[in-house]
Amino acid sequence: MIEVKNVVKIYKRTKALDNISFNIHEGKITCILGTNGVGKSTILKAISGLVKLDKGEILIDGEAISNKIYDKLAFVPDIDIHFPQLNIKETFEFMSVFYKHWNNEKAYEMLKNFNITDDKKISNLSKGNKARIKIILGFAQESKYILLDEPFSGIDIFKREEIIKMMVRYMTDEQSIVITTHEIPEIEMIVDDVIFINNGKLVCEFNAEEAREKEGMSIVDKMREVYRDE
Ligand SMILES: Nc1ncnc2c1ncn2[C@@H]1O[C@H](COP(=O)(O)OP(=O)(O)OP(=O)(O)O)[C@@H](O)[C@H]1O
Repeated sequence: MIEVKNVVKIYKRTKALDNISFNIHEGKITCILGTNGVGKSTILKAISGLVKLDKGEILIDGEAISNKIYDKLAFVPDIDIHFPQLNIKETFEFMSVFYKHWNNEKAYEMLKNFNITDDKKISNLSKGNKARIKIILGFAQESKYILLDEPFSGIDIFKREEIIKMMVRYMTDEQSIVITTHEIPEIEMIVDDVIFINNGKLVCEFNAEEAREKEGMSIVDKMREVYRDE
């Protein structure tokens, strides 16, 4: 489990996270949602240990973030992946040196499923193919927690659906996926837990299936209801 406890993050004058607390459960797909600039990326960076907290703590399976637990986390940021001059084969080779649990077989299997060859240079890939490669880089690290920041940003509906299918296919029971996205209808059917944030604060958390069955509400319906009052 990931425990986010009373976390505050201030960038110069902006309070990006304002005393926020929630838990991410094992074996679940958790979606962190909110409008632009409410702190979604900052939360993922905080969980990955990439930003220093001003207050509060984050525990990964009961332990504070340290070099020891980095292997448990794979963070896929919303920016272009590194080393644009490398081709895919070289990128995978780099990853295998850098990440101790890197699964090259899985990386190539996913690449084959995406119908991409490993000789393509990263800088020459289309947005959709870059997004596909980023998903492979996240999943082939074999981390327990996979954090995906806006993985569908700027890509077409077909590639979004394909990536979602691939995520479900390659996620194991022991893994958890935490995802931020604005493409809610596409992920509606795969998400377990939903966390809404606004101005760095938690405004609502719920189970997507329960909301559907008990309240007859989709995630988008809930979002409209919650944010209308904010
Ligand atoms: N490095 C930074 N320096 C200063 N302010 C920052 C920095 N990173 C983020 N912020 C500010 O912190 C707030 C939260 O940003 P964050 O990127 O976490 O939001 P977000 O919900 O992911 O937004 P979006 O959906 O637009 O990607 C915003 O007001 C943003 O401008």
